[in-house]
Amino acid sequence: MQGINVKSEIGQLKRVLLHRPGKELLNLTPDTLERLLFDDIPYLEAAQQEHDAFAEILRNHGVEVLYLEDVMAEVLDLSHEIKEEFVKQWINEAGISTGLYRKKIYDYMMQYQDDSKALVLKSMEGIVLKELNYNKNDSLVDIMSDPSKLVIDPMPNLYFTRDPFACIGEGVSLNRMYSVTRNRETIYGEYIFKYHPDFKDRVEKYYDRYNAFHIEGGDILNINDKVLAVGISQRTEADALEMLAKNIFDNENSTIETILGFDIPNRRAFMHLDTVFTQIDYDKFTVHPGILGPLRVYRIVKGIKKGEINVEVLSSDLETILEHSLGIEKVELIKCGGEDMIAAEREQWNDGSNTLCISPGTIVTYERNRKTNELLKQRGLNVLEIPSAELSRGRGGPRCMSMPLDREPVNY
Ligand SMILES: NC(=[NH2+])NCCC[C@H](N)C(=O)O
Repeated sequence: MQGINVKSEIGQLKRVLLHRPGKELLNLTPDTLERLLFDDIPYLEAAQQEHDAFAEILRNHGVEVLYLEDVMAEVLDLSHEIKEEFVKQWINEAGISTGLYRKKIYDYMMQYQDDSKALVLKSMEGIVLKELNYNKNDSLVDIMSDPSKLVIDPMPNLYFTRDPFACIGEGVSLNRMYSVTRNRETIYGEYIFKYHPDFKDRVEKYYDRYNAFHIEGGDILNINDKVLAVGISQRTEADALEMLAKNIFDNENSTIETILGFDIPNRRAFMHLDTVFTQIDYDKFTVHPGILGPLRVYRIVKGIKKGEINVEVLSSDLETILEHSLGIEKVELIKCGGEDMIAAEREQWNDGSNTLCISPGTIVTYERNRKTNELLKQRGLNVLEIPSAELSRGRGGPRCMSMPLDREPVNY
């Protein structure tokens, strides 16, 4: 089956989208780290090895691994017009406004026109002034510029494929992202859903990157075919969630009846719902103890008329809300770091509660979060650990680094 089919967080993962970290990481410098949302500069070769180990574990567990760069190259291979359209749009979205530079960059990119994958990778890497053919004598700007200035920024966060678009049932939320740097990443999703034969006309679009409010995939959790959980966070605005809810409820093909809005503190450490909360088994979740106090949950359902919603603040505790949503008697929340608050904060910072579930009870985690991994093993989970010294410098874990496209249905 092509298209998208994701109606839980835990059903056997069949197909997933990753991006292997590439040369975009080599264009990170201390001065650009903050703007580009990194906390340190990863050592590229080691990050790639770690990422390859991640992909290998997935393949060994029956998951088909697709890479964003390959899927996008297939789109560009469809026609020369699409390639031209993409390069022009990419230049615009990078903020290049002078005619001279648009032309130079266009010509520079088109040298890769016979190798679509190279073109895609270059678009991810960014461009430094000295790569371009420029003549210092005919431009004041050029004469004043440092040859190693970034003319087009890299997109170093692309290996977090969870965020630019998110699968919801058989549809997708093509996100408008919170930051300028990450918002550029959603161009790949736009082209894939518009042109790629495996997705085009098969996937409902519940949100669009041209909408005004921001929302990111790390905040979107498929609890089951009837319930969706969405974080209201640093990255996802309540307005965006309202719009998404209306679009989902008004769509005949969607089976979702309830959306739970999780209002989590607006902090970089928490960033997305999936940095503090993920489902790992039929009845088990990991949670960062730091959110349990301030968490507020809203229940959103369809209103009486089309385009209307009803919202209610829930007063029960998280376990009860989840038990009710899943229709099961007992839910277990496993705290990242256990009762040790220092371990909890340290391991949450390195994505201890950002687990990717590949089938009920089988999860991928970062090896470095020893305390949380130990607790998960004690609770009977099958924990597959991946090396993470370099990947974790981008502040995202196994869930952030993956976008499931297809999962087996789950039977409770
Ligand atoms: N789903 C996630 N938690 N993704 C983490 C993304 C990390 C990335 N550096 C950012 O700030 O956007």
